[in-house]
Amino acid sequence: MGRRRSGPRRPARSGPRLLGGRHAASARPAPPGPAARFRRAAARFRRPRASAAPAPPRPVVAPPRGGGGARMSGRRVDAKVVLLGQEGVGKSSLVERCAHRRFRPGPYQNTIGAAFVAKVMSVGEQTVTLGIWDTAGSERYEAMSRIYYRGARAAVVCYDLTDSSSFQRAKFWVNELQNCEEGCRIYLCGTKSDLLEEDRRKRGVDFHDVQDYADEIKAELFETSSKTGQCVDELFQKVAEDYVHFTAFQVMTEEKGVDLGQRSGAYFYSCCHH
Ligand SMILES: Nc1nc2c(ncn2[C@@H]2O[C@H](COP(=O)(O)OP(=O)(O)OP(=O)(O)O)[C@@H](O)[C@H]2O)c(=O)[nH]1
Repeated sequence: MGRRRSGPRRPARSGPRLLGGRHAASARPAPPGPAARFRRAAARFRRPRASAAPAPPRPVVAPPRGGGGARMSGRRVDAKVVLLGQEGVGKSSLVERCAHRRFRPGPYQNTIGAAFVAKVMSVGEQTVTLGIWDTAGSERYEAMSRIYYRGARAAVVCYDLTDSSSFQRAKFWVNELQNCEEGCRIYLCGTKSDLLEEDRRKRGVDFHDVQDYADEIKAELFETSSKTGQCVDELFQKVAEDYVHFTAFQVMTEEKGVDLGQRSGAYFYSCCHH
């Protein structure tokens, strides 16, 4: 679409403009010579300049650069949180429940790229804004999801409690985070717990197996339902609290002059680093 000019329009001319004054005769343009005619013709076949070309479609949201203290969607974000997991496990529903306190049972729609929500949380006297990135679970977008977990302070790795294959996929994301994003705290989240309330036999992932795994990787474990809201607030509250507590602890130890290089758990320190 062409750009509209702002400001008042000139009145339409009623007839040919008459040049007046002393130089009227000399101001009339001379008929174009062969060189000018060639330039004019060539201009018609010139490619449009880059700036004149139509802008490419925008991604759903621009990937963030930093993990915390960055501005995203016009809001200052303290901690970047990323949701990862197989498609259909309920990541978007979790964000919807957390941010808007609702559940949309309608037809399932894949996330394309990623979606962003800023959630303001209270931790004691403090306010923390979590910048939550909901990634696409489809393996097609795997490379893109990697962009979104960069610099994250926390990752909520989701699996569907009724689907054991989704837990294998969750393990894949945990490995990725452990290898590439040392400073990211991991929260395992078994989703759709309401389906187990309906029928216990639907459970496809054993709670104790996951608990052992969570202990092994030093992760927190939650079983949530976006449909009923079970444990969703608790999950994000824990993310915010950990962010505040570990950041505060780091500030305290830095003030005391502790050599961070001597700590045994690199995971812990980089997690708190701004
Ligand atoms: N019963 C029940 N269904 C859920 C729950 N959470 C999500 N669902 C359903 O599971 C389907 C997938 O949910 P989404 O939130 O779109 O899943 P997703 O992980 O974001 O999927 P991708 O965007 O493809 O990665 C939808 O039909 C949801 O209604 C839940 O807690 N309980």
